[in-house]
Amino acid sequence: MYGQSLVITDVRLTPVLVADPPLLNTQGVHQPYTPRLIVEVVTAGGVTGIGETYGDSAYLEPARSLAARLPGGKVSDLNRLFTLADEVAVDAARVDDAVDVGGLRGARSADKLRLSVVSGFEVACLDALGKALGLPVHALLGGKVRDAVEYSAYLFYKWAEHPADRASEPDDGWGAALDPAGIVAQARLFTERHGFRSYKLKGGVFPPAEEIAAVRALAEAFPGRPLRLDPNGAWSVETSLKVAAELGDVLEYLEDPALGTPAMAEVAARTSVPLATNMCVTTFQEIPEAFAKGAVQVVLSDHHYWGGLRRTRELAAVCRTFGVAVSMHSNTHLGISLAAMTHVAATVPGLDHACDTHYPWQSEDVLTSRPRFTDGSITVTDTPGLGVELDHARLAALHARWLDDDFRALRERDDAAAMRVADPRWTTPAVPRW
Ligand SMILES: O=C([O-])C(=O)C[C@H](O)[C@@H](O)C(=O)[O-]
Ligand SMILES: [Mg+2]
Repeated sequence: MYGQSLVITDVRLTPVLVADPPLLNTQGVHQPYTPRLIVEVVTAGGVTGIGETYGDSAYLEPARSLAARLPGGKVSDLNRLFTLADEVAVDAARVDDAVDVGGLRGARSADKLRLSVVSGFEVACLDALGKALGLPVHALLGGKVRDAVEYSAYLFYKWAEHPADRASEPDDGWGAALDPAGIVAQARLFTERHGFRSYKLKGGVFPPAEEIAAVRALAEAFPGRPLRLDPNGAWSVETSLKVAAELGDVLEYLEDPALGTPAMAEVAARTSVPLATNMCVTTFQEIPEAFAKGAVQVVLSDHHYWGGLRRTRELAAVCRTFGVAVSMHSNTHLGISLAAMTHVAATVPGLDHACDTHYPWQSEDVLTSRPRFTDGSITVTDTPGLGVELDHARLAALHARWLDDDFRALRERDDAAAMRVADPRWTTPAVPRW
């Protein structure tokens, strides 16, 4: 039998809590620490591959079942991995809500939860396989078509610090950003520190007139640079159209201005500003209606919830077929996922928009060395596997935080609950908010 050294002998799952700044969105504010799950897959040949995905309990439970099923198969048997994932039971209560993290990750279903879990395992298997064969992950996906992947600066309204009565890391070094001048100052910091050349503002936080003023201020400060605004579906169709009319001359695209495919289709029919989404098209099942209605011009893939790197390439092929562009969405993530995003993005032809990443907001990581942005881009490595290395001491420290009972409440990301610490009357706003 071929490839005995590729047989999986052990799978280790390590949930961690990672420091996160007080970034505002339409649901509330980021917690001081956010959960992530680190996956290690060990082979008979002594190679360990690493992956990363969401770490809330809803993901941890199926991840544990999947991990128990893997030993005995090979890291090259990725189709087996997906078959096993299909067998993993998902507690119906976990998907009852219909939406995830207040809706920021789109529809929620048992299948999507399984895909979000299996993606972390798929990346770990590809990392192990690449290391065993001496090939970079992009080569396992057919090879890179570019040598660097461009990312955009992900601007957030934010407080200078988390509420005083919460445990959090000391000063995140970014300061507050609560008005147009604060957003421009933040964008300048992003450019100074990482060389980013395009900017996305997370909106849906303040009334649209204030966010329009912030984007105008960015356009004046960075003439000609690609700009995006993403209120996570907080606006009505009419508000979306007003914003599109006011900012149409400077926007590269408007991201999820209104919630759901019918509303997005209505906006798209009445503006020439391209619409992007990581909310109304987050599964293959949602594609036919959205594409038939012309609701979106750019799909922002997230390899976590689309089911990994190979599924991301399948999504890109479907988008190409229908003349819809593809780029990448991001949630809070660590360097393992940044490496995975970079490998897959490097292999997708026609990926013309800079990808989203939260990574510059993360002061902590589980890697021995932090990936660096040059001119806003990450160079695509040819080192075998993902080309990044786990720092076991850092992993243990962030896991110890997860184990600490004082931090138990933070094991589930809940931006509305985090906001209630500062404003006890806060409830998740009804949509459309404006
Ligand atoms: O729509 C998006 O781009 C996101 O949902 C990305 C993140 O979840 C972001 O909104 C956040 O973390 O607050
Ligand atoms: Mg978005």
